[in-house]
Amino acid sequence: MIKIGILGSTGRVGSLLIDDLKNDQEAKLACVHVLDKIEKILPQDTVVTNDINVLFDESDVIIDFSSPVGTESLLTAVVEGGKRKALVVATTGLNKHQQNLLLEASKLVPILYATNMSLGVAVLNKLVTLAAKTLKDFDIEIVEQHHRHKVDSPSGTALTLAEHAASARNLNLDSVRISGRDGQIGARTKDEIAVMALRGGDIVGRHTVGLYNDGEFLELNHTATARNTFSKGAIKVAKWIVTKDANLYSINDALGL
Ligand SMILES: NC(=O)C1=CN([C@@H]2O[C@H](COP(=O)(O)OP(=O)(O)OC[C@H]3O[C@@H](n4cnc5c(N)ncnc54)[C@H](OP(=O)(O)O)[C@@H]3O)[C@@H](O)[C@H]2O)C=CC1
Ligand SMILES: O=C(O)C1=N[C@H](C(=O)O)C[C@H](O)C1
Repeated sequence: MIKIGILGSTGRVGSLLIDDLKNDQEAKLACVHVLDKIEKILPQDTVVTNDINVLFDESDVIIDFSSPVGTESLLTAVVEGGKRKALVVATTGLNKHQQNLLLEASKLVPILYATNMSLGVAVLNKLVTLAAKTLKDFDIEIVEQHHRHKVDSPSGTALTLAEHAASARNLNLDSVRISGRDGQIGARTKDEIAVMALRGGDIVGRHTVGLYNDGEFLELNHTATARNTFSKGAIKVAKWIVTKDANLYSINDALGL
């Protein structure tokens, strides 16, 4: 049995990981990291800890749905603490320092980083590359919608989609991305890519990439209707990465896309 550890075990997705692992034939919940306390009933032999080192020691692979600071502590344990276990990092909103730490850690352990653990979004990224390349005169605009509790904006998925669109057109996303329009801002420029965020209610996750031209437009949409799409996706890729060598892997590597 593959021993899985969870960082962010009391969270919306972390709790679902615990449920999903209860019925898994190949992997079991070995350890949960909790900041304070956990209300959920756990399998009897699960180790509960607030020590990141114990999380590493008790797990073959760690799945992280926490916060950027949580992810940073995980990666620091690899880079500075000598910990050597496979990681599945799903946390979004990482800053430049945390992204660099991710790269550094991936030279030492296998890491799969994906801003979205669904198969549908993995395919959407490929469709966006194709559409952005082929429909080269079309304006690209991205809208994402999430529940009222989401703290980072725009979503990691929307940024990844925007990266695919920009790189398909040989553009640097940092130079062309805009995140709002208000006032006398002038007409749209050719290369700009807007990434807009809506927040409300219990929306699990909805991403629309629109490509607009005179006389026609194409909108590519993915909607997650259940949050366990992400927990199940993360468990699937955790089983895949546990035997791999140190490197930074994408979800496409794991899904063979
Ligand atoms: N890649 C993907 O497919 C998906 C990614 N996500 C991302 O995953 C992350 C978590 O999402 P969600 O479950 O909704 O968030 P929640 O806020 O519900 O859960 C966050 C969890 O992380 C814990 N946590 C927060 N800070 C730290 C820290 N410094 N160290 C250790 N643990 C910490 C929280 O503990 P406590 O409750 O005690 O504060 C909680 O258990 C977000 O970044 C989100 O964007 C979400 C869905 C899908
Ligand atoms: O916070 C969430 O809920 C989600 N976050 C991820 C993101 O930022 O893209 C993935 C998913 O859309 C849900």
